Amino acid sequence: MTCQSPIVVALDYPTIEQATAMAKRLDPALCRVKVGKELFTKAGPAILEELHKLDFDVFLDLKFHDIPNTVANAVSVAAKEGVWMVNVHASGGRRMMEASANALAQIHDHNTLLIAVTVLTSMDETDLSEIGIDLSPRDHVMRLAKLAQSSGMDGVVCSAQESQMLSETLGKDFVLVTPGIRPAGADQGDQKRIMTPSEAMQAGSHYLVMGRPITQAADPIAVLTQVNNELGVAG
Ligand SMILES: O=c1ccn([C@@H]2O[C@H](COP(=O)(O)O)[C@@H](O)[C@H]2O)c(=O)[nH]1
Repeated sequence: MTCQSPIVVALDYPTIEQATAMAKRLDPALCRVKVGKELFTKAGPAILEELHKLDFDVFLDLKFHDIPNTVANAVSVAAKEGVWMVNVHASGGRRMMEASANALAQIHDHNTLLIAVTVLTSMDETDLSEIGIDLSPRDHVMRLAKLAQSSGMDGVVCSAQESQMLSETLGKDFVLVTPGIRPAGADQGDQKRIMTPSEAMQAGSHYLVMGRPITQAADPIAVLTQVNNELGVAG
């Protein structure tokens, strides 16, 4: 079954039981799911198996950033676990990304998307300046996204605020995965570069990552359904 929705629900939980309980309240026809550092650190690959058993496409969001050999091997292991999407940090550089893409290419019949993180959606210009990057988030995202594309990545993680610019410059097939999605009126939390689901899709995002607005809602499936309806996605 191919999920028609662009929504990827971030299962940011401290235990496999909590994450699985939330997944069971969702529906693989209505969303994909994301496993990040908190959950994977506790649960390990067992959570991938649980979510695959429930028929979900899984984005393994571990944002690998290390020497080329280490990252390439980690990406290869992730693909062999059957994840739908895996990511690395674009700031790890060309050789790291190329080694990862080459490692994936050697796996027969894999269909894992390899994505590079540009500038975290929790960061603004001040945060960049403090780590020695004197560029606006937009300019730094553009620079890293061009590097990611020419290094063989399928797409990038960015803010939806940069989606239109990236789609126009890098083409509509370059996959744009955008966290920092907030329905109108939702709590921004620690996110700095946000957009609503409809704005994000209009800007050219392919996938919308949503965590707390769904998982902390009293009725997560109702919020998910409402967003899908707004986007015109059939359930
Ligand atoms: O730039 C990035 C990269 C990854 N994330 C992850 O997405 C979710 C967002 O959760 P919310 O609760 O909707 O804020 C979370 O798992 C992050 O680790 C990101 O936010 N920004």
